Amino acid sequence: MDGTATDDPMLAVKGLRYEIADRVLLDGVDLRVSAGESAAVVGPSGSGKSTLLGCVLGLIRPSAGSVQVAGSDIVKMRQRTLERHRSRHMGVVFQFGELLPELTPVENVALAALLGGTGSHQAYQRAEELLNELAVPYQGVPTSRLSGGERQRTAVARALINEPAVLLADEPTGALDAATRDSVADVLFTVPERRGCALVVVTHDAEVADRADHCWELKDATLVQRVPGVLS
Ligand SMILES: Nc1ncnc2c1ncn2[C@@H]1O[C@H](COP(=O)(O)OP(=O)(O)OP(=O)(O)O)[C@@H](O)[C@H]1O
Repeated sequence: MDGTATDDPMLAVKGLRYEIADRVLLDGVDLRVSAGESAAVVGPSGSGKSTLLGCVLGLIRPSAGSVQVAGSDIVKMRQRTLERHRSRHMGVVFQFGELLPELTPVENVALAALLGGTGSHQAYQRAEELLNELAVPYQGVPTSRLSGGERQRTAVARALINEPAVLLADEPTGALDAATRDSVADVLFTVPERRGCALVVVTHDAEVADRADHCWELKDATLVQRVPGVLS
């Protein structure tokens, strides 16, 4: 892929509704992110940002609406099909990396490829290439010995190894200091252009949100487009 933004909606969320405990968290949420494009989702704590990501990942089933990922609606999928679609087309980075601390970075990254059905030699080779590209040193030591920024770059490598159409990140820089946050954000926001995927970042950090092509605020259960630089 040449990484240029196109009109292909790698991710197309339409009319999403989700309620829990008598509270409507998502009500008619629409979100389209094309190949090569990034979107940030901001909003107050408890507004439903992680719930929205959970719906996009197919971990939470909405009560209405559709979530098209790489052309297929995951809401209608049976569990096994959904799991296969998720591992083939989606990558995810969480706030604390969620890596296996006793495994090396190479093993953590290769594992995602092995679970996706890639052969061992190719999985390890690809893991090393990605980690080199994302400047993760010490690839042969337990991941627990890496710095916070190195761990998050390892988490990005793991999310990318199966060449996802959609990369999701939930507070990927929330546990990092400002300098490390910037280096992880540098890596993250070059991904759509380089790899032609769609990136969605949920964040509380205005500086991170402002780097996205489009920024949305989750407010009163809907997404409202936000002007850059005015995060309240
Ligand atoms: N199983 C549940 N039962 C009741 N309420 C729930 C349940 N799961 C989530 N909630 C509520 O839904 C709301 C939205 O949660 P969510 O984690 O999506 O918000 P968020 O915007 O990601 O918050 P934060 O920025 O703090 O991570 C919260 O008020 C949460 O307490």
